[in-house]
Amino acid sequence: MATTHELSETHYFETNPPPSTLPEHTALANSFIKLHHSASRPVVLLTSGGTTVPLENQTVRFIDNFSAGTRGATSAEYFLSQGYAVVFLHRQFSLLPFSRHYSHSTNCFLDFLSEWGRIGEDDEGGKDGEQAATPDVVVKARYRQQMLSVLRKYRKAKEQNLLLLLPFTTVTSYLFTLKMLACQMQCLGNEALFYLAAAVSDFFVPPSRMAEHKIQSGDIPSTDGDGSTGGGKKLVVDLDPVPKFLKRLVEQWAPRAMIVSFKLETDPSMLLSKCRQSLDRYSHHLVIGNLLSTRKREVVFVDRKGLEWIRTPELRDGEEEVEIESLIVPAVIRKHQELLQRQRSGDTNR
Ligand SMILES: CC(C)(COP(=O)(O)O)[C@@H](O)C(=O)NCCC(=O)N[C@@H](CSSC[C@H](N)C(=O)O)C(=O)O
Repeated sequence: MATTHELSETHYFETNPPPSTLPEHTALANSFIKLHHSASRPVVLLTSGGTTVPLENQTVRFIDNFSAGTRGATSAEYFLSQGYAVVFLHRQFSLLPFSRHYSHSTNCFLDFLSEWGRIGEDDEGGKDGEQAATPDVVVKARYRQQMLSVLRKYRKAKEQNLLLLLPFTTVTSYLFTLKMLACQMQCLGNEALFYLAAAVSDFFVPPSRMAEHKIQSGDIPSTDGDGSTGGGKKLVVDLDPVPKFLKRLVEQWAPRAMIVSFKLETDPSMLLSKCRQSLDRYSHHLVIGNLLSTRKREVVFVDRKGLEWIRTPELRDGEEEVEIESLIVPAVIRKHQELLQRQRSGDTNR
């Protein structure tokens, strides 16, 4: 007998249309996962960015979840550097591994380039004694080492097909694709790792209540629900809860994988209890808690053994900022390797 939760979860997938990208993404994921399974390479499904909740079918307005994609894009680079293949399920147009270093808003790419004319005009120019036949574009000398390092890692990931980029936009496209990927990854058994950093909507507008066209500001339905059009400028949005998919992920979609979820809070007094509540509710392996205001400096690991804070070191003058993901990812990988070791020695506990 299906529980209410399963009905709502099953009902959700039956009543919401799958994304048009699903067939293509399924084929891409299938060959990517087969490639790395045959190479006995661990694969991490890394989700990143915020999901949207459209208010109209022909979407003009939507509710978005906060996430720039920094956590996901940065973590992906560190998983790649540790030998994992990465399925990067990300919000379309959010930050991506490698290119995140030169995004439109920070480190504008063009600031790193100079136009090389005659020698001596620009100390960033080419070799001494040469003169450009025509002005050329060169990377300014002071940026070359850093960019070269990023370029080499980017090229290695591409040439060895270690990074699969799959975009989503809405919460529905995210959930359909997550479910597909989890089922595809079952062949990997416990070599699969789920690192759920995406900011997933908790509420959505069911198709039965979704407007087809742009909601007009003049004819917002009146709040007394009699269907007449009110003259007011209010917009009353009636949302349903998104099914708690994590339980289905743990119990059915990916029963042998290691599953790590992130918990985002803004109130420090709630963080630890919410992390423990999530762990108790879903019985997965690890919850990484973080506060919106300090997410780049500290996170807390909460698992069955207890809790452990991970913090970036205090900066001294002139020191480079430490990316907290350079501490998070190795710690998650250590836990994944410990779990694999335990399972190889016959311990079936999560
Ligand atoms: C989004 C950030 C804070 C990263 O920020 P950027 O670097 O700017 O991208 C990430 O670290 C994070 O907490 N991600 C998880 C946020 C989230 O929505 N977590 C859910 C749990 S997973 S969503 C699953 C669903 N709600 C359920 O309970 O089944 C929550 O807190 O509730």
